[in-house]
Amino acid sequence: MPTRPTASLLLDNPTISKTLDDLASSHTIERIWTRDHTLWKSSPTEIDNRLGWLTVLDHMQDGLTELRSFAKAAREARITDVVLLGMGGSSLGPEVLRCTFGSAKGFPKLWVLDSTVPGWVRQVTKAIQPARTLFLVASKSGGTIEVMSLFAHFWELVRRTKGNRGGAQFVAITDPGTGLEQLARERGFWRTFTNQPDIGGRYSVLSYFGLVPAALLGLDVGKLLSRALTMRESCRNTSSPKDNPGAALGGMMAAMAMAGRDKVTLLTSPALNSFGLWVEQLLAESTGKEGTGIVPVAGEPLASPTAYGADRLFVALRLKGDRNAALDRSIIALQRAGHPVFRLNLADRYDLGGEFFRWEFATAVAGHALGIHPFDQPNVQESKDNTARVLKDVETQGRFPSLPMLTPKQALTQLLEQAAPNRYLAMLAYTTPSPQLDASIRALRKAVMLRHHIATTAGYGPRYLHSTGQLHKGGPNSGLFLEFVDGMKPDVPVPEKFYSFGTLAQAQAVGDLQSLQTHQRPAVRIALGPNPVRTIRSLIAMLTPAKAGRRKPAAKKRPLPKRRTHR
Ligand SMILES: O=P(O)(O)OC[C@H]1O[C@](O)(CO)[C@@H](O)[C@@H]1O
Repeated sequence: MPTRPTASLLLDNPTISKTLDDLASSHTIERIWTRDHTLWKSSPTEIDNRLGWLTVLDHMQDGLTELRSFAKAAREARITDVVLLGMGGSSLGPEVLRCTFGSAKGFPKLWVLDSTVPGWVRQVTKAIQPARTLFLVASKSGGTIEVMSLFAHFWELVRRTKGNRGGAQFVAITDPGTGLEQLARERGFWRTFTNQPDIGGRYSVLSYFGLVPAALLGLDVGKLLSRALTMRESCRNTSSPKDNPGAALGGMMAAMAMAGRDKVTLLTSPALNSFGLWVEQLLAESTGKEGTGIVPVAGEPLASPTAYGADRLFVALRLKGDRNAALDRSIIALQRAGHPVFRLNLADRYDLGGEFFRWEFATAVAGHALGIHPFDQPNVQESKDNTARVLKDVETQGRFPSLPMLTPKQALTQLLEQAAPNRYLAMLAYTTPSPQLDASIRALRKAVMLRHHIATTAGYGPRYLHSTGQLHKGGPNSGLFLEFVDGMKPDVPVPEKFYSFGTLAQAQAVGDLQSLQTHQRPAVRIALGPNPVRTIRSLIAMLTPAKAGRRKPAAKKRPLPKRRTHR
């Protein structure tokens, strides 16, 4: 069943109606489909070679048999695990598919590794059986430092493993003519999926970058594509932007952002929680530039309406049949309190295929309405250059640049003194995820929301550098940045490089901090110490009013029904 937007009164709001009318009079929808680059900028640079996502579905449909037989061959080769090495657009779509669907019975387990933090690299390395693992090296440019470092590590691991099949255990997904394509040839990779080159990373989930991992997970790729095709057809509707699901969402997000509600806050059914990871990159990297942009807020714990400021637009993705009680309660409470909530209903998980296309189209529309170029990422390079400079310093001087040493509490206090309406706090964690750490970060977000009424975001580094990093530096100057960095011990070497994974991750953290500070963005760094969870809990305690001395509430006669938390 196709995904349909819920008819929403929100679209009749005068601010949004006005933007939708403007979109109609500038023929935005028609001009996207005729690939008119002047819709965004007068120069076609990085626009006319970035619109392949409009047609890639057709090519992928033609390639369905090939994808299915590849997945079948992987099963026949008794592959138990697939490790995807990629960043940003090459990893976040697959991560959403992995989290949403998991592996079908009899299909390999998928690991998405998009980190240089040694603890994370070690975790995946230990979890797999190297001789029975397939490595997907995914990179559009074919030269991203994280991906190539991870490749070097796993190549060496396989080489040292008894019974390995060498290059036959590696598969590349890349653009034609890249260094990775050549490497795959030289090292005898099992195969290379050469992607259509006119698709930017964050628009590539419905190309080989998303669909090869989807096939390996055992998803019904044909079904995923058919939902996307249905949505694409709906996004061709030129009668009125209101009746075009992509244009309606894009126009609404842009109109609200221009009216001060620039924090697009995703509320999702539990099974769709990870979708926010992909939306974050799409919205942030596409719109966060020239001092403007939409700030995606994903994975924030649900809170009472008073915790939210007047800078929010809520978009709720509701999956039929999921555990929706908490989500539904929140939607009602937010609407009653006068917050704008736009609802999207998914009939089943395969409707995600449609959502991918809807949000891509919406982002292109929002880019036009905001007057920016949605297909470039002008500020991402800065952090990469800073990282390279820090690495060079480490190589020549043997040490990192010295940074102010504040205690965690001092750093957070200094940062939150600048909390004000319309600001957001971004937590950037260079560490290894764990359920406990995720829970403590969520709790810290909630404490900040309740105490300061500002939006909060959280991302793991270096993953976020290829996602929200562009917006942090190029978007509105409303972020407060809290970097958490772990000790990176024990470290893992990067074969044939002077730097280790730990050095690279540190250099990325330092490099991004410097970029943020160059852009006059308030940014502090906290050493997580030997017990990251405890460090974060100490920050939560600092923000939470002490309970000591309070009288115990009288015992209730009947226990309240258990509430499920959202994320
Ligand atoms: O697929 P690649 O070329 O390795 O790039 C990974 C990511 O890095 C960026 O180019 C910049 O962060 C993203 O747009 C992209 O998705």
